[in-house]
Amino acid sequence: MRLEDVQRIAVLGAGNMGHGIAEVAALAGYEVALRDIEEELVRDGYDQIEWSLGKLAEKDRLSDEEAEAALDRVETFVDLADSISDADVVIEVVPEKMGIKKDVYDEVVEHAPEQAVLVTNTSSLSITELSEVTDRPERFCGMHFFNPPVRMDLVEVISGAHTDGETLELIEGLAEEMGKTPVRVRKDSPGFVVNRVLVPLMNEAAWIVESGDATVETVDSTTKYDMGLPMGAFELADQVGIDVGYHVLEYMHEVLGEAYRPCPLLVEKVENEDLGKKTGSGFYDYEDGGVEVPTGEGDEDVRRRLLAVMANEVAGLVGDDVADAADIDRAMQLGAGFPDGPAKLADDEGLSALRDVLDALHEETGEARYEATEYLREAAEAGGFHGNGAEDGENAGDAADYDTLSVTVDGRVGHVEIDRPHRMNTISDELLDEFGSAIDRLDADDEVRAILVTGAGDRAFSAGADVQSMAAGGADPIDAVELSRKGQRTFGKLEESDKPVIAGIDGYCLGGGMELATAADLRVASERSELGQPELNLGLLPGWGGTQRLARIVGEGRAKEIILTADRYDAETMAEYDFVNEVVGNDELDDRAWELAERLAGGPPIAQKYTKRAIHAGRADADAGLEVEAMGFGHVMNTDDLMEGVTAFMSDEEPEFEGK
Ligand SMILES: C/C=C/C(=O)SCCNC(=O)CCNC(=O)[C@H](O)C(C)(C)COP(=O)(O)OP(=O)(O)OC[C@H]1O[C@@H](n2cnc3c(N)ncnc32)[C@H](O)[C@@H]1OP(=O)(O)O
Repeated sequence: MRLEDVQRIAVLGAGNMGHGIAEVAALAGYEVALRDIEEELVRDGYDQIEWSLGKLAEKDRLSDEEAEAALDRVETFVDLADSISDADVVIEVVPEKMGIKKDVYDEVVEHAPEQAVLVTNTSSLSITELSEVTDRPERFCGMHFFNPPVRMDLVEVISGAHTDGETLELIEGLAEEMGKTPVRVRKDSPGFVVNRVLVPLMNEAAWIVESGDATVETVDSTTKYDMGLPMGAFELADQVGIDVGYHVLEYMHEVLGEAYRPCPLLVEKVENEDLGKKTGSGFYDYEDGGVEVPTGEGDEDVRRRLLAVMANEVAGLVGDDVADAADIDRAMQLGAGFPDGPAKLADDEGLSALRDVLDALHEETGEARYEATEYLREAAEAGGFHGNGAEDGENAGDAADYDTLSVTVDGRVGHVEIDRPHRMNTISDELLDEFGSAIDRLDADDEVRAILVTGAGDRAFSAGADVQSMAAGGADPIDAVELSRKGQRTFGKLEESDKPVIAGIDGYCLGGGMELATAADLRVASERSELGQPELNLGLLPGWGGTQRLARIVGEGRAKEIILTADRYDAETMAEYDFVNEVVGNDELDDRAWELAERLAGGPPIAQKYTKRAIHAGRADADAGLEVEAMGFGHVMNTDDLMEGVTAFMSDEEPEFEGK
C-alpha cells in the first residue's frame, strides 16, 4: 500500500486516545470509521471530537467550515466488521490488556481488507507478540500517539520483529500527513523511547525518597526547576497515574531485568490505590491543596543522580540500536515536553562525570540500576552522545551548532528560526545565548544583506520567556538583573545590526517574544497572530527592553496601555497601533515575510546602514541624528552603489547594489 492509496482509516476504540486519533485523522482529510463496543461509548467519542473541533475553531486554529468538514468525515460504528470492511489502515486503540487486544485482532483479520495495514497504539505491550496473532505480521507496527493526540506532536513508530520497511515508511508518512513528527523505534523494546526514559526516572525518584536521601518536594523542585523538566517527577507520576507507570515498569522488570525493579514506595501506592490525581491522592493530596512544588529547594546530588540514571537509559536505547541519540532527544522534547533532550542534558553535564556518579552509586549500593551500560562508557570516552566534534572549532558557526534555533543563509537573506515549537518557542537562557551568537554571525557575513526572524510551527512566533526556567534561575534578584540586561543586549543586536531585520510573526507573540519582535526593523504578521506584553499578569515587567523600545514604535500612550493592561491584541489592532507593518492571510505569512526580506536584501547596504544609524542616533538628540544623517549622506555620495542606483534609474532598470 502506498501513502497516496490511504483514504479510509478505521480507529478501534473511541476512548480518550481513540477519539483524539480519529479527530487528527479527520483533520488531515481522511475518511474515518470510529468504532467502539457500545453505541453510548462511540457516541461519547464522537461528541468529544465535535467539542474539540469547536474549541479549535473558537481559537481560530481552523475555520468553522473546516471543523464541520472534519466532523463530516467521521462515521461511527459498533459492528467491528462494518467499521473495517473498506479500511486502508486500522488503528487499534482498545484497552492495554494483551487478552483484549488479541481478541480484537482475531476478529480484525477475519474482516479487514487483504491489503490493509494494521497498527496498534499500545504504549507498553509487545508489538511482535500482537503482530503474531494477525495474518500479516510484516504489515503490522506500533503507532504510538501521545495524549492528547490533537495537541501532542510526537508519534513513535515502532517496528515489530517482523515489520517490513515499507510498512514503517507508510506509517511514518501517515503520521506526517496528520501533522505529527514520527520518531522511528527500530526495535520492539519495553517502553519504546519516551516511557523507557520517563518511567525509570520516576522509579529512581521514588528510590531517592525511599532511601531517605531527599523528600518528594526536594526531588520535584530539582526536576522541575533545576533540570527544567515540565513537571516534578512525582507530579508527573500523579498526573499520569502511578499505576500506569508502575505497570510499564513491571513489564520492563520482566523483560529487561533487575535494574527495573519497582521501588517499594510505588508498590505501596498502587496497593493502597493512591494512584495520583484520578483517585484524589498519590504523592500529593488532591483533596487538600494538590501539587505545590517549591522553587529553590533543589538538590545537586539528586539532580546528578537523576541525570545519570536518565543518561544510562539513553545509552541502553542507543547501544541496543532501538533509536539514536538525536531521535531520543526529539522524542522526549515532543512527547514529554523536555526543554532539551536527555542526551543533550547529559552531554551538557559531562557524560564522564555522570558515569562516575553511576560507578560510585553502584559501588556503594550494588544495585543493578546503577550499573553503567557499555555504551554509556563508550559515549563518555567519545566525549558525549552527540560527540565533541564541534569543540575543535572547525564547525563553529555552522547551523548544526544551534540547539534552539535553526540558522540558515538562503541567497542574501539570513534566516533565524526560533526552534522550540514544543514549548511555544519560548525563550530560555540557552536560546538567548544562541540568538546573540546567530545575529553576530549573520551580521559579520557580507553575503547576508537582510535578516529574517520567524518561529517554527504555526502556533507561536514566541510565547515569551520560558516562565518555568525563569522561576528556577530568577529567584535571585542579582541574577534576575543580569538576565534582564542579557535579554536587552541580545535583542539590541537586532536593532544595532547594520542590515534590515524583519520579524515574520505567525501565532502568539507575547512577552519576551514581542520584545524580540520590537527590536526588528519591520514586522509582518499573519491574521491569526496575537500579540501582547502579559508580564504584569505574572507580577513581572517587560524586562527585555519592552519599557523602552515599544514606546518608540507605538508612542508612550499605547505602550503604557499594552503593558499595563497586559491584554492580548489581534494583528489588525497592532497594525492600527503601528506596531505591525503589514497583516497577511495565515497561509501567506511565510511567502510575504521572505518576499520582504529578499526585497530589502536587494537594497543598498551602505545607505541602509547609515539610515538605521541616523534614526537611532536621533532618538535622544535630534541634532546628533541629523549629524549622522549628514555624515552618512556624505559617505554614500562616493559609493559604487550610488552610481549603480542613478544609472539604473536613468536606464529604467533594476539596480544591482553591492555595498561598495
Ligand atoms: C522578560 C520576559 C518575560 C516574559 O516573557 S514572561 C512570559 C510572558 N508570556 C506569557 O505570559 C505567555 C504565557 N502563555 C500563555 O498565556 C498561553 O500558554 C498561550 C496564550 C501562549 C497559549 O495558550 P494555549 O493555546 O491554551 O496553550 P497552553 O496549554 O497554555 O500552552 C501550551 C504549552 O506551552 C507552555 N507555555 C506557553 N507559554 C509558556 C511560557 N511563557 N513559559 C513556559 N511554558 C509556556 C504551556 O505551559 C503549555 O505547556 P504544557 O503543554 O506542558 O502544559
